[in-house]
Amino acid sequence: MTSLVSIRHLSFAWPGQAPLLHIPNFELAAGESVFIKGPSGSGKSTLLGLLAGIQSANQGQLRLLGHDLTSMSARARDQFRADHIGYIFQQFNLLPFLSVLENVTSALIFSRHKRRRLTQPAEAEARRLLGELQLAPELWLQPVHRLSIGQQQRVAAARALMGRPELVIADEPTSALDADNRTAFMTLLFNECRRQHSSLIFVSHDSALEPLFTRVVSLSDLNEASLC
Ligand SMILES: Nc1ncnc2c1ncn2[C@@H]1O[C@H](COP(=O)(O)OP(=O)(O)OP(=O)(O)O)[C@@H](O)[C@H]1O
Repeated sequence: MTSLVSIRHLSFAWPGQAPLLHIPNFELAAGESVFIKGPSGSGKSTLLGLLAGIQSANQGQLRLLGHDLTSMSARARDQFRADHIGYIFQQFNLLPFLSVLENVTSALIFSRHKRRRLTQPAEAEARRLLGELQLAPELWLQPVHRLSIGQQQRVAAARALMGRPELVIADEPTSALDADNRTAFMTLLFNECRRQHSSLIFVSHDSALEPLFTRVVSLSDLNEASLC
């Protein structure tokens, strides 16, 4: 199976802070769905940021889909992320005054690669994903700041899935949903990832979700920074 993530002796510290992550060795295969858990502040979001190339490691090697992110410039990492990753941020990072549809199609602006992977016009694909994620059609032309947090979470998921990225990264995407909506959201996210052949890396404190994933990883088992 193709390697999705390959990490060797990866170290990271935020400027002026003690080492946060030192991961000697970590491998994920393409097609896996991975649940990453760990205490608050242990570095889960930071690890996702490194995997997406938002931050860069201080030392070591991080290969994603066969590309070495640690040897890329910040600009090359931004392009790589735009082309190959769909990211559901903890705070969504939606554009508040743009409509729901504009936010979802914005995933394509910086990526010819994602535009080419569409099998129908961008707006039709955005409508399909929003429908799959059960967001009411009367909301689709509304500016996102008028939506509830749970509705915004689904917009963020639809944006992340646009253009069939090889990897979807989700940082606590169900934290604002009630139990019924959470189950529906997870079912739809898994169905879409399967349909699109997207691997999924998912951070959450909600241990009830663990059985859905092909692999559960505890960050403290990977990370030797606290031992340094
Ligand atoms: N942009 C940043 N600049 C400086 N320090 C940061 C930044 N982001 C996170 N940190 C620090 O890195 C540490 C790990 O934070 P991170 O958000 O990665 O943890 P987490 O495990 O995802 O936490 P949570 O479960 O609460 O979301 C914290 O001490 C935090 O203060």
